[in-house]
Amino acid sequence: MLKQGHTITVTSRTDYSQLCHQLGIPFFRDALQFLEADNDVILICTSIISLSDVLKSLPLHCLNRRTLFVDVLSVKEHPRNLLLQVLAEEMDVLCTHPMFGPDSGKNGWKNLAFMYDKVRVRDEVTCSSFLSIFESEGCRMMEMSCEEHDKLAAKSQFVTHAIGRILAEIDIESTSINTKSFETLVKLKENVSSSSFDLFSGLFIHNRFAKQELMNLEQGFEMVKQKLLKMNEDQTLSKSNNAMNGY
Ligand SMILES: O=C(O)C(=O)C[C@]1(C(=O)O)C=C[C@@H](O)C=C1
Repeated sequence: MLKQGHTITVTSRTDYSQLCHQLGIPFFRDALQFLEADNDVILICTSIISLSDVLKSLPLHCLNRRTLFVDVLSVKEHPRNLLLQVLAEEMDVLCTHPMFGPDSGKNGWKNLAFMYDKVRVRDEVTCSSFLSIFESEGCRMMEMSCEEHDKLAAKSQFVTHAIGRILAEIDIESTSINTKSFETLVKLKENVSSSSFDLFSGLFIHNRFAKQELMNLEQGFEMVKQKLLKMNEDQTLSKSNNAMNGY
């Protein structure tokens, strides 16, 4: 954002004044001072499960100009509902989900998906100027509703994290005879384990479609298990029949 020439101001519960100083960005310990800094856009970067508390802690009623609020959480209906609930009617709301993070986006954002939903946008100029930050980096811009995002993300991101967490529970480790597919699983386990449990629990708790996917996973596991056990039983049975018939 800085490289593209945008002016940034920051606030956080954690003291990032040193880092911001190095980047030449003003850092406000005090959220009120931050809100009074005449921002066009306020980009909220919190964990899913802390969003509600963070929003409650901000003196939002002190804002005296139209501002575009943007969130980047991995679930979308939850921040949409909260933002519409806590923000004054004149504030604009853009819900987004960059479908990448520090790991998958470390070599640039080209062709990586960027989902967004213009939930309540009247200042189109500010909104498109914000979206162009990602567009100009080559992101695949995907406009869809928050509901559609949550349905798709439950079937993709949540399932991915759940399988990664299961693999971590059974402690899979790289071996000297890895197949390519197994290497993919080891990488998945490592990626997922390096992300926070807050993210994983947020993907589940605040996406109403995730519960069904958890049940599907359980059902899928049970079906595979039953097929294998049945094959095993059939084999044992045919061996003992053969033995009885003298083969
Ligand atoms: O690439 C990373 O570093 C990530 O953690 C990516 C990841 C994920 O794969 O779940 C994490 C959070 C974002 O919402 C999107 C993607």
